[in-house]
Amino acid sequence: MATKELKSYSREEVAKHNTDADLWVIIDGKVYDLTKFKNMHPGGASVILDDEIAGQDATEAFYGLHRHEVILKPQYARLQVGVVEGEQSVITGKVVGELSQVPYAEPTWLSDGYKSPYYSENHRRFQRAVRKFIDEVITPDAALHEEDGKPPSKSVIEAMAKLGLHAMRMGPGKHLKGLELMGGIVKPEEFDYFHEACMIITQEFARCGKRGYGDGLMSGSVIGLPPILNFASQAIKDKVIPDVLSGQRTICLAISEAFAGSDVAGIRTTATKTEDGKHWIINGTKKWITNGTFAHYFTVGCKTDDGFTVILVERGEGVETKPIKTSYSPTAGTAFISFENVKVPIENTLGPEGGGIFVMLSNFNHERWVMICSSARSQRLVVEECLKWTNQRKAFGKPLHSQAVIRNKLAAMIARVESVQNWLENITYQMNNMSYKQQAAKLAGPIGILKMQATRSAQETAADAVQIFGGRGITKTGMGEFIEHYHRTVPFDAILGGAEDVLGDLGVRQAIRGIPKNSKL
Ligand code: HEM
Repeated sequence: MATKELKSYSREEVAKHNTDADLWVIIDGKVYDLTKFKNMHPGGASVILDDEIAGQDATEAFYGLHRHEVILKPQYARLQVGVVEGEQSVITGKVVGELSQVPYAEPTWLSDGYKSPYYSENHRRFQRAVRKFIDEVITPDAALHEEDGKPPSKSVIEAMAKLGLHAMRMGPGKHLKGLELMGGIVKPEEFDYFHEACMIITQEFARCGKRGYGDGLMSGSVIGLPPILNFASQAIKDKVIPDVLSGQRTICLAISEAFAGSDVAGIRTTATKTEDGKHWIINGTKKWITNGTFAHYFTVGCKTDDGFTVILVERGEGVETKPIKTSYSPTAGTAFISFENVKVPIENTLGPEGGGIFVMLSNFNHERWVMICSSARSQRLVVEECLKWTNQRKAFGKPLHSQAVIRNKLAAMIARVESVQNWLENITYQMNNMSYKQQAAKLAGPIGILKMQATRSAQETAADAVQIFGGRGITKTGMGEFIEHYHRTVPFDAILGGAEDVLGDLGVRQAIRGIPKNSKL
């Protein structure tokens, strides 16, 4: 119902409707008739019948207990019967496609009045288009499927394909040639790492705050497709790449096993050649494979006579996938996979036989960097939630942030997220200006250490946020829903792409190798 069609009431008139049989309240300049609703109200009828609420302005009480989205739901919005004479509603909540005005809710480059050396006008136009698409198309689908556990809707995957989003998530490169990206906003040759994951695509995706869905949204292809792009024969490329980038089929990376995680040398899935040398026969199991339950293609790490080899397997006879229950939604399609005498043409070998480590290593930096981008943006969402909550929630008669201990936690959260984002932007700038070989030599270490730092920060921030939200930080619905979700799913970021200690160690070992021999104290 449009506000202009509604009747105006003075506050005195509203105050007369303060009984069990006739119960009105004012919330943000709007008048609601809660007479019938009070008996269905999840918080009970008595709280609304309270003398300070019935017939009164309940704005402060309402926002201390409900998210703004509640009042926007059609079934509740229709309880509005009028507006308060001469008053305007001022609370907007999240506006689709718009930037948040809450301090630190956006990275500096998107915050009013701040400058950045890294972003062009084209990045800004691109960001606006991506945000609008995500707010309008992805966020509602994310809320639905994080809950029901089904894979992201086909219509969403196809809408992403139309804008070239699946292709752009692979980073800059030849695979973008000839594509219209985001309706033509960016030309394939201009597309850089700032457009891609770091600041725009991945960070905008992370804002929807649904971790399982985020992974369900073909994140398996972000790690499973690069070995095809870089190491497959032309015939395989011609078949698989269009399938995946058009969103018609899904690929995932199948390396980790119950027997071995980071230690790829310890894996037990075997690939042996048939006598005529024309096929591989694959046997073994894989575990924790993102998108595995619904994938059509599997980029599989196998033990072969020459060592470790990566092979493309298509779903078919002998391939079985089963869902694994994890702490996030089944929408991610996390799978246990078994391969039983799966026959695959030898042409499906990706890279040299026995050269699988090189195939895997070639994508590690990009994969970890994408994860840092996502983690940094999710932490920022937590900062925004905490700033809003401490501003609208009263304790001991004052907003929560009037307590120094709360402000101290907020300061630590802000410092952590800004540090991660700033190092990340620096690394992204280096990536844009280094050849692939230079990136491998110079950035594997910093990316490893930054990923360690990002996910440690994330876990500290998640724990602080739960303290700030109290019971609501462990409740799946209501005010703390994002905090509960984040706190429950944050360990994923700390494990995927390499455990924190392993990555930190990798960075330091790379640094130690770089210390000049003549450098002494
Ligand atoms: C249009 C008016 C209102 C609507 C549509 C509404 C709706 C809801 C809903 C859907 C919930 C479930 C929690 C959530 O999902 O956020 C809830 C909880 C609650 N509501 Fe309301 N409510 C309204 C007004 C009020 C008012 C005026 C009060 C006054 C104090 C109130 C007090 C509560 C309380 C105490 C809870 C339980 C909160 C919790 O468990 O954390 N509600 N309400």
